[in-house]
Amino acid sequence: MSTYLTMPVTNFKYPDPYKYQTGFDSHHDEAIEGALPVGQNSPQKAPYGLYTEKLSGTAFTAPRRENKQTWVYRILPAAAHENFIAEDVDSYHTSMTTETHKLHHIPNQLRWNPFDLDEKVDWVHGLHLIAGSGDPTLKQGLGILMYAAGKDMGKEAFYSADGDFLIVPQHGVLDIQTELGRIILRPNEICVIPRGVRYRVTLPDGPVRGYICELYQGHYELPELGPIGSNGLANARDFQAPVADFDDEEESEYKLYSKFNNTLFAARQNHTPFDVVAWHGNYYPYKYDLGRFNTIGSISFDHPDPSIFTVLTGPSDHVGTAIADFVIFPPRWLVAEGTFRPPWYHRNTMSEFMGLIAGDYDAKVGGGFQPAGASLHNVMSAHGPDSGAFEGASNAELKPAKVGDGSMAFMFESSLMVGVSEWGLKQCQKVQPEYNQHSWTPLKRHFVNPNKKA
Ligand SMILES: O=C(O)Cc1cc(O)ccc1O
Ligand SMILES: [Fe+2]
Repeated sequence: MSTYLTMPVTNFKYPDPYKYQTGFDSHHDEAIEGALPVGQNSPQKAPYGLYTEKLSGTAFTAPRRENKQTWVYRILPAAAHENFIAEDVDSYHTSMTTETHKLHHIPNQLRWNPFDLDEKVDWVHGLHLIAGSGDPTLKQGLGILMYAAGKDMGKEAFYSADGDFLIVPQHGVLDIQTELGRIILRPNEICVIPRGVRYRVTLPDGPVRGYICELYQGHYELPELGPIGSNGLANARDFQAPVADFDDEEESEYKLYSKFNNTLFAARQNHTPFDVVAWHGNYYPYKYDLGRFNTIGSISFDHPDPSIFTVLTGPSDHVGTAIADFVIFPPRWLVAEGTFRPPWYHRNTMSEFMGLIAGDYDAKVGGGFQPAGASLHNVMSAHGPDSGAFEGASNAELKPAKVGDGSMAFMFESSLMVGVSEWGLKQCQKVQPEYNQHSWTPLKRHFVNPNKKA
């Protein structure tokens, strides 16, 4: 049985008024007194005249270890809505409709200036696909989106049929009313909203901006800990799931949005989607305070692989090779001796999309990687510390040093080659044309050839 978690680690300015239950991949029971059927899921008549409905997040026959479902007991079934109609793309002025075959696959290192806030739109209309790989219709791959919004959603709800949204806020507070309860989400917290879960986003503290990694296949899991042992990195007990919360409204006009194969559809319904009085299961939205991450690092020498910073992983069918790893670079002590402490120069079979929530990233001192910006080092695209970071770290006195105080960089790392959308490459107008020249062209030769006569 889970307990309420009261004390956040990060010192958030905006308070969280909601209650949560804790645990990762737990089986939660959530209801007002007497609303959950006892000893069975589907009684002839559910308590209090509720409808019984099942939300399946995996195939019925998925192995027990992977199986995800939630039973909900609600005032009216989710099916009670009018037909969906595709939204006019012009009025829906995001590029979420960019099809995957229109993605640009380019080997250049890419970096984006900070993305703008956009006060004119709400959550649904403030989503922009920036990069991705695969195809939601085949349930393969991932999509990386930026969001920027300044308006509350009205009497509206949204769900994605395409995948699980991992939301990484960079600016502003999201108040997320989901079918399964309410979540407050602030920068330095992350939230996962599984495929199909309906929700409505309001903005209690002004405009918002952030990043999303949508997993078209499978679900996010905690990484294996291997020799680290039974605790460390993100601990299961620090994940927070909502408690049941419902609106009891007689008649209510709602608009329901569906992101379906990266196209936006809308349908009307004459009742609130937020009418779940009780639920039980292990398929639910959850959030996590990145300040609770128990960071592991080298206490002897050499720079370890950043996989030690994995918060969540979206696995492929091949063990240890992710469709999307969510990796963070939290404030931490560096104590390694005789070591070039920042990341090594690198070419990777995985693609690396990075973002910055706040502060600085130790591999880039030239000022070009800024909060609300991003970078992409695609499959085998060479990258590493910029020239300033190299010079600094090669000559630094190696006393214990705290890096990243007040900062939080992160990476969506994928085994797939990631394509960049039209919006990401052109429309957003944030690509830095001289990223490479600024970062690595200034690197100097230091080679002293021992065989060369003076
Ligand atoms: O490219 C990056 O900055 C991400 C990264 C960080 C690190 O510590 C080691 C390898 C790596 O790719
Ligand atoms: Fe890298």
